[in-house]
Formats: sequence, C-alpha cells, structure tokens
Amino acid sequence: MPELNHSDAPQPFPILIGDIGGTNARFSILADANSEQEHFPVVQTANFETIDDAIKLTLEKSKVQPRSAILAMAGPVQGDEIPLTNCDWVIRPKTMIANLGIEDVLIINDFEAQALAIAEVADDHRESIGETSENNAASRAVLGPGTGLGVAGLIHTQHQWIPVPGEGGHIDLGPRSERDLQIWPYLEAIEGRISAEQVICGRGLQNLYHAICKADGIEPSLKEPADITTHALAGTNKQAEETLTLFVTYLGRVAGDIAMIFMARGGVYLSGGISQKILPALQKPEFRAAFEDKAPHTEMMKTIPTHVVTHPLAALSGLASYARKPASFGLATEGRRWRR
Ligand SMILES: Nc1ncnc2c1ncn2[C@@H]1O[C@H](COP(=O)(O)OP(=O)(O)OP(=O)(O)O)[C@@H](O)[C@H]1O
Repeated sequence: MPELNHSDAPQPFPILIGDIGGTNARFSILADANSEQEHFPVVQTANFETIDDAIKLTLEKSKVQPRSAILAMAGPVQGDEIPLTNCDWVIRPKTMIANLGIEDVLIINDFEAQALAIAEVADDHRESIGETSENNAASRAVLGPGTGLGVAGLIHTQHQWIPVPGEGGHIDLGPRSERDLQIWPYLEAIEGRISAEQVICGRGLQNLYHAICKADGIEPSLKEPADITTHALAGTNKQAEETLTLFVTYLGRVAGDIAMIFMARGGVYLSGGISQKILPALQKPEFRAAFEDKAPHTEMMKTIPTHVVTHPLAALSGLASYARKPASFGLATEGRRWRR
C-alpha cells in the first residue's frame, strides 16, 4: 500500500516530470542524472478526464518507463486527494502508484518549481532589465504575473538553495503618486482591499485599465488583457498606454518589496505568461525606477539585478535541476511524497 513518506532518499530514475497548469500540462522524462529531458507534446487538461489518463497517453510515446514522478501544480498540496485550481483534475498519488507502474511520487507547488528554476538560468534563457553585476551565491526571488500573481523566494544558505513558496501575490498594494490617488477609488477591491494580485496579473490589467478610463471619464473600449498590452505597445490607445506604464511601475514596486523581504541580492526574476509579452515596457525606466525607489535602501536596491525569464519551459527545467541534484536543494518533502 503506498504511503505518505518523507524519506530524504533521492527519487529513483527514470523520473517523470510534470508542470500541471489550469489549461496546459507539460511532461518530460529524465532517464538519469546526466541525460537531457525527453519532452512530450503539451497536453490540454480539458481533453482528459483525469491526470492519470493524460500520463498514460504520454508514457505510450516514451522510450522508458518512469519509476518516480515529480509534479508541480497550482494550489496547496494537502492530503491524498489534491484538486487543481482552475481545472477538474484531482491528483491522487496513491492511485498513480497503483495504476501507472510508478513507485514514488512527489507533488510540489508550481511557484516552488519556478523558484527551483531560477537557481541556474542560462543567459539565453533570460533578459536582464537594468545594468547590475551578478551575485551568484546570494538569495533570489521570483514573481510571475499570469492568471494570478505567483511569488516565491529562493534562499541560499549552507551551500543549498531553499525554495520558499508563499502567498506574496496577496500583499497590499497602496497608492503613492497623485495619479495613483485619482485611480485607486475606481479599482475593484477584494473584500475592501487592493491586493497586488488585484492589479498585477491578466485580470488586474483589465481592472487597472477600467479604473484609468473611469478616472478620465472615458468609456472603456478594450476587453482582453492582450488587447490592452497590444494597443499599449503599439501606442494606439492612450489609456492602454498608461495602464501598461502603471502596470510595470506597480510590478517594480512589489518586486522591490519582495527583494527586500528575501534580501534577494542574487536577483529578482519575472516569470509567468505576461512578463515576456511586455518586455519592451519593462525595459523602459519606470520598472527599475519603482524597484529602486525604496528609501532608506535605494543604494542597495540599485545593486540587485532584475531579469525576465524567457525559458519556454522554466518550471520543467527547475524540476529537472532538482531531480538531478536533490542534495543541492533544501526542498521540504514532508506530507507530499508518497512511496510504495
Ligand atoms: N499579450 C498579453 N498581454 C497581457 N496579458 C496576456 C497576454 N496574453 C495572455 N495574457 C493573460 O495572461 C494570463 C495567462 O497567464 P499564463 O500564460 O501565465 O497562464 P497561467 O494559467 O497562469 O499558467 P499555465 O499556462 O501554467 O496554466 C491570462 O490572464 C491572459 O489573459
């Protein structure tokens, strides 16, 4: 009978690696610590009744049968039945072990996987924002605006990287400028509160755009987050342009706060679906200016690098790094590793 078991022994190869999102699930297999990952076609979660069905189909295309699995998913990992946020799948590690020929399953949070991914990012998998020097052995942080705003730290201590997931996307976001004070009353709040995620994510772009239109007494004409950023980047809609300028300003402000909390001298990385799409706006002065505007620590903030992660499968690459060298990471497995 498979049991919850937080052994620190490395998981046996071959290892199935999975990044399970609300819309898409991405899988790969790592045959051994020195192999490249074998990638499989992206799976649309809506096309499969269960995650086990999706894994079965994926394994039919594989040359090797995995002995263990590491899966990252959006949402808290609790108990033996783990429902996914934003899709109908429920992860049941015990059933996976019984039915898929796997003997060892570890489930972690998707932003922990993003944190694992920033321990080692090749230059061609990131774009730097601003000019700073590297500090390779220092702690880092990652923020990902997408459907929501994911945040995690990656603490460097005792020659290990320790991912620290949390709910940092839900910290308060306050007005600072005169213009902020004009816009704030029109932002949609959550139980009376403007959290960072009310503004810094896809839905947040819409919220901010509507608030700017209301503050200007204009009827909003743009619907989707992508319409807003496309018009903003093309310079074809005044309110969309201001929305994107303020979006990167607030993202810089929150990224700076998170950098201070984790003392992330090793850098702050921006992941998620939106960061790459608004790269030209992030390269303008506003993001870095807001990031550094942290008196009395402005001089320190100027030394902290900021990057956009451009790796198309960053979470999988983070999970693979961990699978290859688990001893390099202080990843807690208590309550989320099941073994036969
Ligand atoms: N060009 C764009 N500009 C701004 N926002 C966009 C753009 N394209 C998509 N979005 C928004 O990004 C969000 C989706 O983010 P992302 O691609 O990170 O997906 P996710 O659901 O968070 O992650 P996953 O793919 O793992 O399920 C949606 O709110 C979507 O409207």
